[in-house]
Amino acid sequence: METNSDFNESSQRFVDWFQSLPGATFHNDIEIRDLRQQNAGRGIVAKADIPPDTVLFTIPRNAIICASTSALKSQLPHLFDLENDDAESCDGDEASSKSQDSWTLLILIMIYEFLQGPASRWKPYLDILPSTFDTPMFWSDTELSELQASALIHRIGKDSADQMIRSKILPIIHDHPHIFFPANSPSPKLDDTQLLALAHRMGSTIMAYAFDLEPETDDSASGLGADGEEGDGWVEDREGKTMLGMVPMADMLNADAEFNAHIAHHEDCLTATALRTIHAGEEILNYYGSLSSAELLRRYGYVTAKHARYDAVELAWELVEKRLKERVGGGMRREEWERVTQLVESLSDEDEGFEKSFVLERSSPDPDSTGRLVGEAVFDGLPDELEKQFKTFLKAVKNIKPDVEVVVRALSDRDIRKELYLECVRGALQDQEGQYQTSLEEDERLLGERQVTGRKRMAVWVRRGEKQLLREAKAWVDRELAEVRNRRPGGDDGPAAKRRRV
Ligand SMILES: C[S@@+](CC[C@H](N)C(=O)[O-])C[C@H]1O[C@@H](n2cnc3c(N)ncnc32)[C@H](O)[C@@H]1O
Repeated sequence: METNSDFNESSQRFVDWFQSLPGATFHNDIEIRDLRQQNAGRGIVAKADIPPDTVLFTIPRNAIICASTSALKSQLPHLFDLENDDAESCDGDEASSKSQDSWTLLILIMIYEFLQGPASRWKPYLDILPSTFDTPMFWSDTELSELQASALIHRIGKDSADQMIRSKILPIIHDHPHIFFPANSPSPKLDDTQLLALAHRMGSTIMAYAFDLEPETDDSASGLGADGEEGDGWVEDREGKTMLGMVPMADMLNADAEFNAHIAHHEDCLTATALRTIHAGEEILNYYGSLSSAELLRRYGYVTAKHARYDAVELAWELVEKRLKERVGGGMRREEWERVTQLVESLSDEDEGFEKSFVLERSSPDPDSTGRLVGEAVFDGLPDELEKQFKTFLKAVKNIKPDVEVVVRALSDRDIRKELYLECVRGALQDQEGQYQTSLEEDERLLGERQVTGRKRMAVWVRRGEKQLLREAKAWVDRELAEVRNRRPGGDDGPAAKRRRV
């Protein structure tokens, strides 16, 4: 770890450089602080009370590192070929190319600027960007195993990132050594292993620091978070169509689900504005969006208590199917079940298709206009598509074997079907929870132990949040089951129905 004085000196060099940029502003009552004790790197903190709507800092657009500001564009214009592409540049012009996308171009630009050393006009900024990350892309197998059954493990995307770097980044550098390693280059020529590591470093920096330079939509976070909603690794960003840029100072803000600042995009600059009074000593926080703990960890390498309200968990369809098969009993042969599966796949909605898993999450009100969290996040229902797929599955069973009683009854009566559906989902939720090696209670105990720290703590936090959500979903299913059993005339098999007769 850098010494405190080195760390603070590089922060100061960065602030001095930033303030020297024409058009840049940096409010007197804020400062960059060393928040490494809280595992939060650098952050920006208020030195005095700051009233709402105060402009905290201004970043001129030409200070952004992107396709239209880096010298790489004039060196390799064909890479930034404008034809047949609708990506936008930092100031709204068209840019980019067929073979590259906004991710790969920005990775190439960042590698190029980094290798220029002092010749890059962004040197003081590049010096404070991270060289190591806590995102799961960099975790060992042992560390990853702490995520247990979390679906996050399948969304890390290390292999696809490697493949993208080998096919789109390394060949460009190999073809143009005089550009990436000019004669007067301060950097020794790097071999493929070193270049791969450098490209990973830049890819991960972009994932956690870059801004989407498209005009904002109402529900967008403050622009940071260069990744599609349902991202997988950092290879694709909405099919590479948006223009990404590294925005010095805007990316020195840390973030949380409850925040107090907003980055606005204007024609010639970006500004950070206070959303409410920010008191002296308070950290200035941006917003990365309503991300679950797992997504926050995947993209940014940290978790916070406030983001847990947005936690999500995947329920595997095969677990629901397994419970239904148990209810049908031994009346159907294996080949008949295989035909059911084929039929379900063909019957499933053409647009939505057959889903292998369903995401469960709470309903949560949006933060208010001052960045405060309002109201509670509550689990209030299963995805409609899950029930739809269940019904499609029942129809397929009936089609292959018309006389399976439990299925015939379920298809002829809505409440009987609902009850069967809820019972199967309840069992599946239990099985899903059983796929994690530790219990919710053990995880809670682990989180209470001070020696559980760093990556392990974040993994335990993610898996605990998923189990908690599975429990809330189960409690909701129990309530629904009681209701449906109460409603059924002569319903005699549920605890609620029994209670009613007493
Ligand atoms: C855009 S940067 C913010 C500046 C960063 N702290 C730095 O020192 O360069 C995003 C990174 O900051 C860290 N970060 C942001 N918000 C945080 C928070 N609330 N708690 C801990 N770390 C945070 C994470 O490492 C994240 O990947």
